[in-house]
Amino acid sequence: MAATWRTTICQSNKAPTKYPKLFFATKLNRFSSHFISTEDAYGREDTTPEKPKPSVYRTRHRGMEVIQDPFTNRGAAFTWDERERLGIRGLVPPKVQSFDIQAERVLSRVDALHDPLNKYDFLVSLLDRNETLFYRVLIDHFEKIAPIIYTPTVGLASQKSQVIFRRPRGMYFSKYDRGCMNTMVYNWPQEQVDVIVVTDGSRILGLGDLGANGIQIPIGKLALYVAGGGIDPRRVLPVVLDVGTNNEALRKDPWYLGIAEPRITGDEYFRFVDEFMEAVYSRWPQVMVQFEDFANPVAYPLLETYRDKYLCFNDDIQSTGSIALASILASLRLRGMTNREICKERIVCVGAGSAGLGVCETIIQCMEREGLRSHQAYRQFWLLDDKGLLGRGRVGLTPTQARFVRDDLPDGSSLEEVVRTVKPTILLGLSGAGGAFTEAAIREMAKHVERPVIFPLSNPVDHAECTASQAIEWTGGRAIFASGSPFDDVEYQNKIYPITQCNNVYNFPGMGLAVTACRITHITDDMFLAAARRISALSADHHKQQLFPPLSELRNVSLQVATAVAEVAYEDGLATAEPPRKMTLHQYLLSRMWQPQYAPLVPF
Ligand SMILES: NC(=O)c1ccc[n+]([C@@H]2O[C@H](COP(=O)([O-])OP(=O)(O)OC[C@H]3O[C@@H](n4cnc5c(N)ncnc54)[C@H](O)[C@@H]3O)[C@@H](O)[C@H]2O)c1
Ligand SMILES: O=C(O)C[C@H](O)C(=O)O
Ligand SMILES: [Mg+2]
Repeated sequence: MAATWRTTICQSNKAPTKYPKLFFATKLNRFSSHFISTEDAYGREDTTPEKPKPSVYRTRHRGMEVIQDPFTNRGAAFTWDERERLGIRGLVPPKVQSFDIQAERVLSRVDALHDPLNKYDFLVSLLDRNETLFYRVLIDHFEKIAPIIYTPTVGLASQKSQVIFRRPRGMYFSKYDRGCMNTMVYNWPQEQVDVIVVTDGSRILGLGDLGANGIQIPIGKLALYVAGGGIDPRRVLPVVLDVGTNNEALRKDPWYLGIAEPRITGDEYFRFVDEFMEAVYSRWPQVMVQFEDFANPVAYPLLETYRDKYLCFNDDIQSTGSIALASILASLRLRGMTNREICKERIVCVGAGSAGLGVCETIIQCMEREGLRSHQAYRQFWLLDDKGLLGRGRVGLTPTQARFVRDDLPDGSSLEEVVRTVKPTILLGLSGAGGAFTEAAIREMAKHVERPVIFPLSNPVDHAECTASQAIEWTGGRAIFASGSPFDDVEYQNKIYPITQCNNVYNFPGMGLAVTACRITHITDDMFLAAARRISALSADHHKQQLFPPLSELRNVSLQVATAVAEVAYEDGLATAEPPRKMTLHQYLLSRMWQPQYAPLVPF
């Protein structure tokens, strides 16, 4: 009887069929636990994604250690064999729960919580306990879970980081660590790191300087690298550079966990970042670093300093440029126009910081490839900052901003004045200033164009330049709309308007997949352009009224982005690992995507 019971339980633990493309190709390393497959690190065997070979996860842990490690823990889902093999019999409840039931239970807990911050707290503590289950739920319920662990709730979590802190995740490099970073990096327990997302907390979403609390952003971004791009969760590292904060309220808060001093600046700051970059690349020469939410005065200089020296990019400048361009190209299709007609667009951009400039420069690169001369392309743009239009006579502009200065309208002209004169076809918002797209400006825009393209891209929700329903209503339902943060679909005059989210999350996970799988050595603007074109083409068949597929399809979008990026890399000689002979590039990238599955645990 006991034997039958046990057999039944074991059978109920057979591998779920939902993730048939399981493939783990991690090289052996000296860590206590790792996946083993019969392929080498690049899968150069007769393995196709459709016919996965069973993999196991080998661990040196025994007993309680297995339960305490979020990579080996399965809660109540350990099979009987695993309980025997790893000495955990009796340490977990007697019922062997299925992965499906576990996921269902997590989801019901999320639904039962009403406060977004409590949902965030619950999910991050799940991540701390059981990474596989966390990612399973995130991937299967992307549209529900992503807004909790990513934008917009991650903004709230960053503001309240000192309140919800439970246990550290990632690494902190503070101004008091100067001189020690090259040894500190060895405190990180994983021998291999593929992706680092680093912030200095100086411009978190549209929320300003949040100092060391900014660590939540790299944590959220990396969760999406794993869920969207299939990056191995053991190979990601969130980092905050704590150079102080100019946020006085935080400095006075006794619970604040960062350095409660003003930020270091100038040469001192750049030397600090330099030491960090040298330290991470000395330990992980192949790691990709994503700069995230650095304030404008340092974002461009850091990118210019490191883009040719290290494998890195700035998410707010480059990925945002790519996804905004993708949105514009997709909007051309919705308006029955060709990609070439991007050259005719008249673009007003509210916000002339890292993201605004990154977006406009990316669109200019596309216009140039479509035939415009550089100076002609710049003439298609009108940029505004907190002082109004960037016009002749303005002082204190950065070199990139200076290229956009206009002389057809006075410096400091308001949005309404600019819209009235320019009659823009596209209105972009990257200002972090909630409500900056006034009703007057949008109604004026709608007078002159049939399908006004309105993209309030600032995050989180309260910082969007207008809401989805405002844009739809003020244009009489004619707007082509996309927002940085998620908005619900809008009902207007008995019609449902599906809302597209234009967020760099559509871009960076795929970039990470291409870089790690193909061992790309250098990230170029052409890769971001190729990604934009690929994303813009995705929607044509299935999502006619949306600019591109919803976030629930992020894994597929990321695969497409990775393919486009890798194609450019191979063409330009910037990729050093090739797919095995029997696989297409697409199959290879798919095979390299980590899947949330409980591979059988086997002791070393
Ligand atoms: N959707 C996305 O994927 C995405 C990506 C990156 C950034 N963003 C958002 O873009 C916003 C800006 O980011 P950033 O890195 O460029 O910040 P930034 O600080 O570098 O630049 C902000 C710019 O907005 C201007 N500004 C501020 N208030 C304004 C106002 N009332 N009217 C007009 N201009 C104003 C500033 O002068 C500056 O030029 C943030 O809210 C961020 O969340 C969205
Ligand atoms: O984090 C996001 O949601 C997008 C972007 O990187 C931002 O800074 O707003
Ligand atoms: Mg950002």
